[in-house]
Amino acid sequence: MTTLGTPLSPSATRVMLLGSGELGKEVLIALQRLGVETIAVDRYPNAPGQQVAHHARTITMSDPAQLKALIEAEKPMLVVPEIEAIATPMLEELEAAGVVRVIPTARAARLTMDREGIRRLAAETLGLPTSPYKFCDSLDELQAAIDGKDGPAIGYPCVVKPVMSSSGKGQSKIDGPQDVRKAWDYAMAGGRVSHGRVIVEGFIDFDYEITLLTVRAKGERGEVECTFCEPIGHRQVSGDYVESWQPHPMAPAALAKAQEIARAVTADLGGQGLFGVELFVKGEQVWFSEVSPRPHDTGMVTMATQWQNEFELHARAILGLPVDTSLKSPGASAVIYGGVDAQGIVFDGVAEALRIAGCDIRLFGKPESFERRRMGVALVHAKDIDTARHLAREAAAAVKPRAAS
Ligand SMILES: Nc1ncnc2c1ncn2[C@@H]1O[C@H](COP(=O)(O)OP(=O)(O)OP(=O)(O)O)[C@@H](O)[C@H]1O
Ligand SMILES: NCC(=O)N[C@@H]1O[C@H](COP(=O)([O-])[O-])[C@@H](O)[C@H]1O
Ligand SMILES: [Mg+2]
Repeated sequence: MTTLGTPLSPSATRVMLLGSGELGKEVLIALQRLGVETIAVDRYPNAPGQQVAHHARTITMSDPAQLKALIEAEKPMLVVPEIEAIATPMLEELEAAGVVRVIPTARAARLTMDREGIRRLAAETLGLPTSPYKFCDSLDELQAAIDGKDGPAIGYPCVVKPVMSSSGKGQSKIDGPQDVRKAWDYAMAGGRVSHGRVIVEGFIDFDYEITLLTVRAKGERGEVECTFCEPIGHRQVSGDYVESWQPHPMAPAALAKAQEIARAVTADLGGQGLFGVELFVKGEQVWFSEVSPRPHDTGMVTMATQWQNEFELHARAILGLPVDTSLKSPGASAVIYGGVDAQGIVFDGVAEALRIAGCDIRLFGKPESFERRRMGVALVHAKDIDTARHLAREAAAAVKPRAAS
């Protein structure tokens, strides 16, 4: 039985988010609605989630000593990782010592924080289909992996990514020998945590890609059950999501394989919570790409499409509450980028966007804008995904960020 307390009182149920960007902000709002006392942690002050939480803390989350000191001082009941730049071995230590429970588990947080952990688990331990891959620590090793000097060749085209990165940071496609050095240099400059290691993956020529939101939550008899949301289709540019829609139509055989893969990987990671399982699909073939053991950026569309969005599902699942993953309406999301490098920017055109039928807007409140930083998202529900995608793109384009004068 889950008992929830009163925030800011001795009975409070205290939850700490490690990372408080746009995704954490919505998890925090969902937790606030259940009367949970929240602590929002991030690497910079006034991060989106810090603006809606009871408490805001700013530390370097990749520094084990700082992380330990904060968790020991705050004593949260749950620690919820939100970003790929956390000293997860320290979380494992604290969990093993019984200091705190990590969502979904400290091991899952560690394995998914680093592309090597999750890829080896999926491909080598669980035997799931993935792109061919190799890990490299130098430009020479990268070239050797592509050429097959030491095992099967990855070949061209291929994709290079820092082992610790997300949202496409440091990621690039290599089409031929002329791109190899550039891709290596870009990866070295682009990871979330500096780390001289990359993964090189063979390029999968998929028909489409999906995120399968998978929830592990307690059922009526107290055992953890696995439930799926409708597949989310998305389009990525330079490794970063620009639009998503739900439900993405799939051949029944492909959907069954996708669910089987998602069930296997989330069962191994264990614990309770929502996972974003990323899959590539070609005909009836399905490849596992990666998994976030937390809400997924492409899943922001669920704020327009589901009775319980992915953030509410995560909040409920981690607290041991029941979940409902059913769809309310087809819909789509489209990203609003900063467009400018400036602090404290302003947004014109919000009214125009909101005049579009079925449209809603989220502005994340990030204190600083960069040209390609995600600053907001347009959400649309409509009678079908084509209409929703069209209107979401229109709404996102109507919102015009600019430097404050
Ligand atoms: N091996 C591959 N073959 C084809 N496309 C790929 C491959 N790897 C990545 N991509 C493309 O790049 C996108 C981003 O890759 P990936 O999810 O690994 O990066 P990421 O930085 O973890 O992004 P995010 O944090 O947004 O999930 C994928 O969604 C896909 O569109
Ligand atoms: N694909 C992962 C993802 O979307 N993560 C989301 O982006 C934030 C960082 O944004 P920032 O880089 O603009 O600070 C993270 O805190 C998380 O909410
Ligand atoms: Mg991804």
